[in-house]
Amino acid sequence: MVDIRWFDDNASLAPALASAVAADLRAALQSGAEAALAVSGGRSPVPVFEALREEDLDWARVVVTLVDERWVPETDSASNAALVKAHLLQGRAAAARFVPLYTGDATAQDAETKLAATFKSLPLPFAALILGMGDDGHTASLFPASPNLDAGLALGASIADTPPCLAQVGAVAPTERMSMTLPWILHARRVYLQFGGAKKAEVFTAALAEPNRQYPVSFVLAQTQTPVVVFASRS
Ligand SMILES: O=C(O)[C@H](O)[C@@H](O)[C@H](O)[C@H](O)COP(=O)(O)O
Repeated sequence: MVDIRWFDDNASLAPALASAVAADLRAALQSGAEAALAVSGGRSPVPVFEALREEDLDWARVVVTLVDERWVPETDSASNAALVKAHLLQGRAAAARFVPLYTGDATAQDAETKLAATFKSLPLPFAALILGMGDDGHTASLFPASPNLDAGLALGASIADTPPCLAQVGAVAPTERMSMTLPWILHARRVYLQFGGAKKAEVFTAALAEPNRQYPVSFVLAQTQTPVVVFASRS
């Protein structure tokens, strides 16, 4: 079941999404020693990060990681780790523990096994996980044209038998990417999908209609295992 919440613009959407994620983190911290949060990169999350970091919660017990990463060091302007450190892990939220995806290995593929071990040490399931969406219906770094999209979307195997992160290589994006796989994206108490703009609203409507490899985000919307809350604006 997908809960869809429309907002006039990203400026009004961002604090509402930040508040919802903070409530999930507080709830997880009430029942566990730590809470895990996974976030996406891109432009849309920045105001959400800047609102979330002001939330009064026990950030020292929060572990933040990424849903996907461009395979570049943090010194590169494309780095999602750098984006999260610049906009989320500031102020109160600076106390959180950050788990990057970029390992320094030559290729994302070389890092898959290492990340599998890293992810198994996270306080799972994720208290919350924030996805974005591209105009092409990609989410995380699961792109329609990715040569190993099927591996990234494959459900059915147990979470223990599914790699948490797979390299998304080939001409799918300007930079080689590492992406969480769908089973691990859904290994969360709640998944949030955030997007804005008329084009994305149109793609979202098509993706909501049926699961379709043309729109990888459709597989997040079609599943019934994990609650999905959509924070959307048409502008
Ligand atoms: O690394 C990334 O870029 C993101 O994880 C990616 O999946 C993003 O969520 C969408 O491309 C939307 O990006 P915008 O918010 O910039 O439109």
